[in-house]
Amino acid sequence: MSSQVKGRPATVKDREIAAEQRHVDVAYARLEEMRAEAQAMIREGYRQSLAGTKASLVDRDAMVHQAAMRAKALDVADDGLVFGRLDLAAGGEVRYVGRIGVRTPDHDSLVIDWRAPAAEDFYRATPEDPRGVIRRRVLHSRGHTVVDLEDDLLDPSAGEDLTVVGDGAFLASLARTREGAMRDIVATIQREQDEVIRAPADGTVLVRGAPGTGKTAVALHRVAYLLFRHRRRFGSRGVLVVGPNRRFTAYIERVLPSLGEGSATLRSLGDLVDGVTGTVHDSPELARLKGAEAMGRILRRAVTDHAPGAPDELRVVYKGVVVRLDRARLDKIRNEVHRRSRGSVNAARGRAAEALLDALWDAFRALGGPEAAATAAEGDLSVWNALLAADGLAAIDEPEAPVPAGGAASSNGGGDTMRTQFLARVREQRAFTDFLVAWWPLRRPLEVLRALGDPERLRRAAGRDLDRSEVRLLAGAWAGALAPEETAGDGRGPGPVLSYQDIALLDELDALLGSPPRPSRRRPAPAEDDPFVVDGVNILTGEDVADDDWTPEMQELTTSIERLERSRRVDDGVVEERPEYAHIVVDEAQDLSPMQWRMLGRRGRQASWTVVEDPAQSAWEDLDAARTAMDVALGAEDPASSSGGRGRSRGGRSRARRRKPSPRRARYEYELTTNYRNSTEIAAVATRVLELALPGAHPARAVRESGIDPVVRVLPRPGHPAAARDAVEELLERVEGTIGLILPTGDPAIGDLRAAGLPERVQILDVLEAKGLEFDAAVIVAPETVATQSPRGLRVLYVAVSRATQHLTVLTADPTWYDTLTGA
Ligand SMILES: Nc1ncnc2c1ncn2[C@@H]1O[C@H](COP(=O)(O)OP(=O)(O)OP(=O)(O)O)[C@@H](O)[C@H]1O
Repeated sequence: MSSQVKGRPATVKDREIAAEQRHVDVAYARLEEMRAEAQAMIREGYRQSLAGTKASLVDRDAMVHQAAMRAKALDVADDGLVFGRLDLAAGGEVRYVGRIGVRTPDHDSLVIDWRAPAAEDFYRATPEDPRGVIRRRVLHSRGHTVVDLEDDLLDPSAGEDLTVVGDGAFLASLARTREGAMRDIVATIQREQDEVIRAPADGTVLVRGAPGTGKTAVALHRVAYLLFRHRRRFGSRGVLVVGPNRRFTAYIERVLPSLGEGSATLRSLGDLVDGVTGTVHDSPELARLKGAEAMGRILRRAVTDHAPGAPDELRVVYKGVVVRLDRARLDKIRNEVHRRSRGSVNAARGRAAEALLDALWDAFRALGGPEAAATAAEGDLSVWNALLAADGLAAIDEPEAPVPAGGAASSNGGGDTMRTQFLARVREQRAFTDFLVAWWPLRRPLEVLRALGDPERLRRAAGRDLDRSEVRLLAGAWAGALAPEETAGDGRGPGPVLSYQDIALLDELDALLGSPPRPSRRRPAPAEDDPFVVDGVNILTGEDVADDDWTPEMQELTTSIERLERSRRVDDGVVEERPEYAHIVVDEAQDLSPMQWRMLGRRGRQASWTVVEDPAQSAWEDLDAARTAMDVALGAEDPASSSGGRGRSRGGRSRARRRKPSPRRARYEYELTTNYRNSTEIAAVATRVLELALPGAHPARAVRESGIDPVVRVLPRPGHPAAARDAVEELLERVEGTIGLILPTGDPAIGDLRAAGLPERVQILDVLEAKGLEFDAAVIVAPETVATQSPRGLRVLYVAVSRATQHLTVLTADPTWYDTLTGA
């Protein structure tokens, strides 16, 4: 190395950097070789396929897949391959830590993967507990070039020979400009964070922490860790990461790929159900109603209620005898079928048909049917048929059906035979099959929810679970938002407006309704003699048994969403099951309603979980009910008894239930305590709001002083769009990165400001959309409105004021808020 760096004498640090650069160069050279090897393997896989045997194709697929994955991981590691070095006391051992493991051809380690056990000390060693580490060094690189170093001397007594350099680059890195998307923190994970990332893979890991403590970052790094350490288990059944909304999932979507993990599924709460998307927030009152556990009971009643448009009477004619079932009898039959059927509502249609037939036979007999039939058979059938035709019923007095084998020799002197004939005839009648289709329609979730827009129907389903005003509010919301889509010329319409809470309800309905009885994979030939085939559809199974180009006369499914559902379920002949995952990460879990927990629970019946939350940021009113639903979703047999590992007991256990929880149900709880996002100046404002929102709550410790004081501006009157714009313009001059302009929910200025042509790095948000996001600068408009617009308004405001890393401007028309926020 030259003793000069760009014309100045080389410093100790320069020399250290140059030494590290030599090791990094060796690692990169080896990385190049490994890439070449992976590419060669891909080529070899394709070459083998030319051999053409079946076995070689399978081998090729496996080989190409492996090699392609490897090549991808190697590409990801290209940027910042090596970021750490440990100097250990034992034998002067040196370990380099990086994005992936790199070994020489002789298997000597050049770089240890950050997720490997041997890298743990890099994150865990502290001066109090050095774990055999003398010096920890963080390497900062740009591309392949090391540009800076930062050392921690953890064991000064053993480190006399080691050079120590550094100037707080970690803290400086926290002040970096935000470019809009979250980045990985792999080089600077802190000890308390590492404990969460490497927590046991079974059971539930519950992480709490104030805004900015790295909960989201940690949860994502944990996914990368789990996929690395338990690839077979989590890779095959998959990992689901759930965040509050699409803006948030877009914000975090680059972190896992940057860690070389593209296989996890990332979804917002509005995107968990195939074919529908929730995009709007309900008012707090509506969200409370839709999200409450009681909604599970209400929906169950709704799917078992008399279907909309279902006929009130069933009439069939057999041998001139008119047999009727009235509404009261029909309701009884329906309730009985629901009571007895374990499976889903749609699948029970077959049982409903049999119950109707039994009831018709009973009614026929009660009418003295068998004798009357005998008389009628001798009468003038043409008169009967004229009457039937006038009633819209088909003439049915056709020649007798052949008696099934053994039927004639029945022990009750022909009663069974008569019954068999009766059932066979009635089953065939159009009047019966049409009735069945209308009375027990195969229903779709959206259609059921839409029907609850009828207050009378909702009232019936609600029982005592909702009062009158609640019924009015809910029915009004669904009647307005879920009105049948206006279909444009192409048959597509704008679709219903669904809220985040609606999605959980649709999933609940999907579980209740279930698929129609599973159709066979191969379509049977059109079954003309099948009495349950009407217009090319088997009305019991919903299976299309006609030609491909057949179109139904009566279409139950009217929206594109429902058509999509139908195609998923029926037309393909394959019933796609709801996906289940091996691990589920729930971010911002404090905001999940009981119904949303039920939705997640259905996706993780065998899963282990990482749940990340800050109760102080919760907009949800009834946290206890949400906790209970969470415990059920996480698979706790008895919510009160699940604890484990270093987890705390959750109290209230009865003696009989005190038993060792299974590993799947063990719970490990962690608290993160350092705020890496906010400057100390901004954190002070957030703490003042926290004191109002949740007196006595502990704020996290902010670590970075910026010297930039937050600005609180009192406006002469509530009109604010111009003032908001001015504040943003000022900040555009001062910061290079992202700016969040955060307004009260439903503020009419949101639309105007979005149309105002502000640069892309300015995001204009409703306060509920700001959850989990981060900006270099934030402008909060009308805290007085945010604080009062919902029962948990102060907590929502706490979320808003804790978004910025550098600059915070608050605009208020209420001078008392100036005092509150500035502590004046
Ligand atoms: N160890 C770390 N090194 C560097 N940056 C970090 C570290 N931990 C967290 N950060 C950064 O701090 C910021 C806040 O992290 P994150 O969004 O994960 O916090 P959070 O606890 O989820 O916040 P919120 O509760 O507001 O959603 C992010 O920019 C993240 O990259």
